[in-house]
Amino acid sequence: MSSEVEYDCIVIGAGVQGSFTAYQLAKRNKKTLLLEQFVLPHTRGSSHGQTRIIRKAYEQDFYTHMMDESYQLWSQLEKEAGVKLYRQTGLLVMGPENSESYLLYKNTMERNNVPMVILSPDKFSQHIPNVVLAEGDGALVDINAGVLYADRALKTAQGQFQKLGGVIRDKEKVTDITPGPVVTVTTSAGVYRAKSLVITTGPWAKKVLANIGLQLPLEVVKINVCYWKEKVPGTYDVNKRFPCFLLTEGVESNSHIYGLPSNEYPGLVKICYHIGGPTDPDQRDKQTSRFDIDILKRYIARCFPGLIPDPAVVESCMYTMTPDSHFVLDCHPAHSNIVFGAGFSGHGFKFGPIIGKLLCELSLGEVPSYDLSPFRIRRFQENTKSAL
Ligand SMILES: Cc1cc2nc3c(=O)[nH]c(=O)nc-3n(C[C@H](O)[C@H](O)[C@H](O)COP(=O)(O)OP(=O)(O)OC[C@H]3O[C@@H](n4cnc5c(N)ncnc54)[C@H](O)[C@@H]3O)c2cc1C
Ligand SMILES: O=C(O)[C@@H]1CCCC=N1
Repeated sequence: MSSEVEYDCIVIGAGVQGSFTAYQLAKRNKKTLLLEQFVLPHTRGSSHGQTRIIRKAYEQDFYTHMMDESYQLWSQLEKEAGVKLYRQTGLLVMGPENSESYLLYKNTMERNNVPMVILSPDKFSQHIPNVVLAEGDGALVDINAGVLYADRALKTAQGQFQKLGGVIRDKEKVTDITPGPVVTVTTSAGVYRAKSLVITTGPWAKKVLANIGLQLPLEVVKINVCYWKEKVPGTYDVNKRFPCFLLTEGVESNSHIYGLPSNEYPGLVKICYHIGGPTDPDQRDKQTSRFDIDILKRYIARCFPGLIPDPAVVESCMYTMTPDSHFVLDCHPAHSNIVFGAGFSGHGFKFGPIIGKLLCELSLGEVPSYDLSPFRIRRFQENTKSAL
């Protein structure tokens, strides 16, 4: 089946980044088609699940700056759609007080006037009685951080896109892309044409981009999404104002761990390890490594006395990592009307609205609202083999 319609833009991949890009394009009155390989909603990529952390606490200024506008766009979407997508909980940042990583968080927040509280060990045990602060660790709270309702956010962005006249076609896997002034996209069910193309295929980005001559150093890992049972229900509950938390980089057994208060599954707290085992996105369930769960068990036994240190629920999700953990946002070097957002390295959800705006700007040939140099593919050039 061949389609007669020529779109202004086709977006491939209806995860958080593709859905927000499509929504931004439709807001700009661009005739837009959003293609998704699976029936929506699905749980096979990176954007599913009930919750994600939103925060301004970062090691780098550029993320903290982008989050200013991202918070505004989240709030705008809540108002437009009449739904609640964000709940303020605060984010507790813990790490060795004099370590490079902890100080980077603290200094970035201070420099950018991010509202925060520093907790001395005494204050810590007073305010967060059910967590043990490791010896020598500092603790601070990013006050406006919180939880985003992820599944609801995705549904809302897609719904608003459709209300603006956007077209979503799910269960249509893109099998071929022919670049040109008008790009031709072939799927399992049809052929479509557009003036520009945005590729936001998450864990499948490496494969899809290879088809248009780009070899990017992206690695897909499977994350075990673990939920831990409270010994006394309510101890770490969102309604009791328990915050999200993250451990900054440090020694293995006490870093790369993050968590969210008990919320989506009453009595269960989501605590995960930020490093996973490599996987092919089409073979995710064959990756059965549990090294992360052993690390988490030891940490929880040591620092969360109110939790049973054995996961009650384990779900699956995937990260697409870049070597420096920074995103990839760029145009194809030989075809400026093909743009892509990839490699969100396990921290891209909170930026959804701003990534959507940036990819929309790139696809329209506009100067992007932020300096994209940390995200351009030329940073990989020494290690990147391009067929171009
Ligand atoms: C366990 C976990 C916890 C996280 N926690 C946080 C957090 O607290 N805060 C935060 O900000 N971020 C967090 N993240 C990261 C965030 O969720 C991701 O960065 C984000 O979801 C990536 O979105 P995406 O749109 O790039 O990818 P995806 O959501 O995977 O979307 C890509 C889509 O493209 C589709 N697709 C692929 N190939 C094709 C094709 N050929 N044809 C058609 N469609 C195709 C896929 O099916 C998929 O739907 C977390 C991620 C995980 C896994
Ligand atoms: O992006 C986030 O905030 C979370 C927590 C830290 C590790 C990754 N995702």
